[in-house]
Order: sequence, then structure tokens, then C-alpha cells
Amino acid sequence: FNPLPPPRLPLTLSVKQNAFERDLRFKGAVNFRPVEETGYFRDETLSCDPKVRASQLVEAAVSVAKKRDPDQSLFIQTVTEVATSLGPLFAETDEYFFAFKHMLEPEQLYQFRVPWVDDSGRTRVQRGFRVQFSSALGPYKGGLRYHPSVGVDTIKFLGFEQIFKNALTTLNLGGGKGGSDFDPKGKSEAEIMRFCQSFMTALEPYIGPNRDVPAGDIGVGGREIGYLFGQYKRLNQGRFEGVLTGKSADWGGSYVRPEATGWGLVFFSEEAMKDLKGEKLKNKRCALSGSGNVAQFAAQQLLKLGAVPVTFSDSSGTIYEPDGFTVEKLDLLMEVKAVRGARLTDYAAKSPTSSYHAGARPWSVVDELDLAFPCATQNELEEQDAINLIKAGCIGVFEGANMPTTPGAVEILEAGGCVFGPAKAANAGGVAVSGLEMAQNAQMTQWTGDDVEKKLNAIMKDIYHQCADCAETYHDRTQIKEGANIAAFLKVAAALREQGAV
Ligand SMILES: NC(=O)C1=CN([C@@H]2O[C@H](COP(=O)(O)OP(=O)(O)OC[C@H]3O[C@@H](n4cnc5c(N)ncnc54)[C@H](O)[C@@H]3O)[C@@H](O)[C@H]2O)C=CC1
Ligand SMILES: O=C(O)CCC(=O)C(=O)O
Repeated sequence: FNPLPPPRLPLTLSVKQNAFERDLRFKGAVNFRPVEETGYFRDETLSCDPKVRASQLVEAAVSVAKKRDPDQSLFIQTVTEVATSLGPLFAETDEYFFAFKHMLEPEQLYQFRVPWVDDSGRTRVQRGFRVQFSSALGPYKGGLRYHPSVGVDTIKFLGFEQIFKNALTTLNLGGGKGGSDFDPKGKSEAEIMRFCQSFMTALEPYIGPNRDVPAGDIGVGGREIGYLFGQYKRLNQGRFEGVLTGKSADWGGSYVRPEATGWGLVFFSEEAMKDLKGEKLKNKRCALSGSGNVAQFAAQQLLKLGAVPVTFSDSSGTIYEPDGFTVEKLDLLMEVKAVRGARLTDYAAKSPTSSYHAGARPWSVVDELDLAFPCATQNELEEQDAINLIKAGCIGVFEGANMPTTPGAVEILEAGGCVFGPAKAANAGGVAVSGLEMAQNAQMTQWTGDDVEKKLNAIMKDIYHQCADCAETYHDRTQIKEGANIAAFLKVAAALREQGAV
């Protein structure tokens, strides 16, 4: 990545005149350097055809990640997705290509040992991670995940996504993510507290309110944030500051942070369905996966708008209410899930109108629906699921989880005329309200729930329009995924350029 301002040479390719022109800070940059200088095209020359050139450069960008980290399949998956959207920019000027290559390497990646004592008195050891991917737009920001599958690959994929998601919020947030291979399932409250305290003891040297501000993700909710915050204070002579978000609203948290990801997802889908299909959410049958924080609050907001959630899932199966979850049934589900370790079978036992489908995902259970909201985990909606959804009448898929839809499934959904709301745009409401929590902490103030909800709603609509407008400029308005990647990348790339080689 060349930190110096590019020489003002004319572009050999025409740059589309458009509303985003002001953001094309690299416009006028020297066109592709000779083969020897880029080092990526030793055996081939770049095509003059912009489309071929774009795909050559996408391949070259992805090969950077593949060569460095061939085993990181999730990270390579997300790098490929973002790079593919950026092809037209890479073909405009090599500065975009080099800026992207620069972004592929995290600023810091910490791995640490987390020893903790279980209830039988035995010492156990877990791995802890924090990736500080990019501080181009603000302090590193992103959640902590406790799940046995967590390793460097998972953390890097999530951290990379977070850079672009946070850019779309328009708040000053860099990108980071962390977590541990600790499995909270089956652990007592005391074990979880001791684990959180040990995790924070290892993490504390690297974080701070203006440096890196973690929050929750899978396996980390309000209770864990409380234990983590308590230990941070203990390690810092009682310093009470906004080093974590998702805190209780009684002691420094923001109203609406628990609800924000799910509610924001629904606000985003409402705007997209109105703009692209002229449809409202009222009476729409909605399949949701997952049954944690994001799924529960997405269902709550869907009910408020008159839509009909019909499923939830966990890693063991799917619960289906053919006539829909009512407010009372959702309350029951939330009550059941509030007990640590509860399974959906506990809900099924209490609701005679429901059916439980062991080992199945919602996408194969429901044969008639309008919208789908994958809110569990990555790669949980695959090609056959996408085919099922289209057959069942689905016209919109909005990602509450991070990267829940495989690339093949996205293609099928888009080809089938589905509106597709990608995670980095559709689920950005959580981190956006985290950004608002940081702002409230910095001012030692607390806004009302109504205020925060209004701000969240405005941010989600704005994110939708950034994506759709950018999609329209580069492709067509329905290509929200492309729009999200390009709009976010342009912001980060401009900041990198302006801050020099960092
Ligand atoms: N909590 C937040 O603010 C945000 C969360 N997300 C994403 O949303 C997704 C869900 O996170 P949360 O609801 O916060 O976590 P959570 O821990 O509250 O709930 C996770 C849910 O997913 C289910 N689950 C986990 N693995 C599964 C699998 N293999 N198959 C089916 N279900 C599975 C669990 O049973 C649980 O119901 C994750 O991808 C997370 O990264 C994204 C943005 C913000
Ligand atoms: O609120 C935050 O900082 C974390 C949100 C998050 O981890 C995510 O958006 O995936």
C-alpha cells in the first residue's frame, strides 16, 4: 500500500460519473503499475477489459489471504465475498487494490491462556483471543464469543466483517472481535463468573475506552459482560469507564442495547422490502433460526409490526408454531431460554400447538413463508436450504447472524428474486447502539429508551440507503450485498489514505 499521494495521471479506464464520485479519493491515481512492481502477476498480464481485469484482481487479492493463511477457511470465505464486490473498484485504480490488501492483515492479534477452576476444584485451560483488525475509523469495536468452535479463523472472519459493518454505522468505530473456545453449556453460574474473571485478567492490558471496547456475541450476554466489567474495575483500582458495551442500563449501559441487533434487523428489512418490493411486513410469515439474543428481539419487533414469526432453532433442532408465535408464546420462549442451559424441547413441552423437529433447520421445516431471518451462526443456510426457501415463496432473507448464508445459497436466493440483506448491513444495529453507549459513557449521561430506539431506527434506514444507493451506482439497486461492501470499503480506504501508512 503506497502511503504517498498518487501522481496525477489520467485514468485509462473511464470512471462512472456518479453520486459517489466525491468519495473516490483515489480517482486520478496512477493506473496499474508494471507487472514487476505489483508482484502479483508474474506470469500473466492484466487484461484491458475492465471486467476481466476486475476478476483477475479479485483473484489476486484473495490469493494474498490464501497464501498467508491457507487453513483459515472462514476468513478466506469473507475475504472472497468482499473482494468480489470490490472488483469494479480494483479495475478503476490499483490504489484500491493495495488498500484492500492492506486491510487483510490485522493490526494486532492476541492469543492468551485462560486458566479457571471448575466446581470440582480442577484447573482447566482455555484459549482466549482478541483481534484488533482496524483502527482506521475509531477504537477497535466488536463482540466476544464463547463457543468451542472459536479459534483464530473464526475470530479473524468476524473481525474482518466487523471493520465494514462498523463503517456502515457512520459512527467512529474500528473493527475487532474476540472470544474463547470455552463452552458455557452445562457450566454453573460460579464457573462462568470465574472464567470471565480469568478471561478479563488476560485481556485487560490490551483494551480501554479509547482503544478497544469489546461487547457480547454468542455465549456472551448481559450477565457475562457484568462479570467482565467487574474484573476490569478490580484490575484498575475501581476505574469506572466505558471499556465494554452491553452493560446493564442500571450501571452505565444503554437502553435498547439488548434489543438493538434484532430490532435493527427488522427495521432494515422493513425499509428494504418497502423500497425494493413495495411490501410491508404486516402479515408476513417469517422463519427465524437461533433462539438467542438476536432471534428473540427480531421476533419481538416483527410482532410489533404485525408480522408472524413461525420458527426458532438451536443446535439440536427447530421449534415450529404453524399459526405463529404470539406475544404470549414469545414471552414463554424468552422465559424458558432465560434459564441457563435450557433447550427448545423445554418450550415444546409447554406449548401443545408447537411441533419440534430434531436435527432440522427451519428452512426445511416450513413449506409456506414470506421472509427468512437466519439468526444463529455462520454457514447455517446452504444451497439446498435456499432452494427450499424459494419453493416456499420466500421473497426476502435478512441476516441477523454473521455470514449465516453460504455463497452458493446467496446466488440461488438472488437469482430467485429474493431481497438479500447481508449481515454487515442488516445486523449492524447492535454495534450501532454500542457506539451510542460509548457516546453516553463519554458524556456521563443516559438517553431514554425512546431516544435510543429512534436513533437506531434512523441509523438502520440510513445504512439501507447507503447500500442501495451504492449498489445502484455500481450494479443495480437490488444488489445490497455489493453496495454494502463498496460503501463500507470506500470509507475505510479513504481513512487509511489520509492517515498515511499505518
Ligand atoms: N448479540 C449481538 O448483538 C450480535 C450478534 N450477532 C450474531 O448473531 C448470531 C447470534 O448471536 P446471539 O443471538 O447474540 O447469541 P446467543 O448466544 O444469544 O444465541 C445464539 C443462538 O444460536 C443458537 N446456535 C448456536 N449454534 C447453533 C447452530 N450450530 N445451529 C443452530 N443454532 C445454533 C444457540 O442455540 C442460540 O440460540 C451470531 O452469529 C452473532 O455473531 C451479530 C450482531 C450483533
Ligand atoms: O456491540 C458490539 O460491539 C458487538 C457487536 C458484534 O459483535 C457484531 O456486530 O457482530
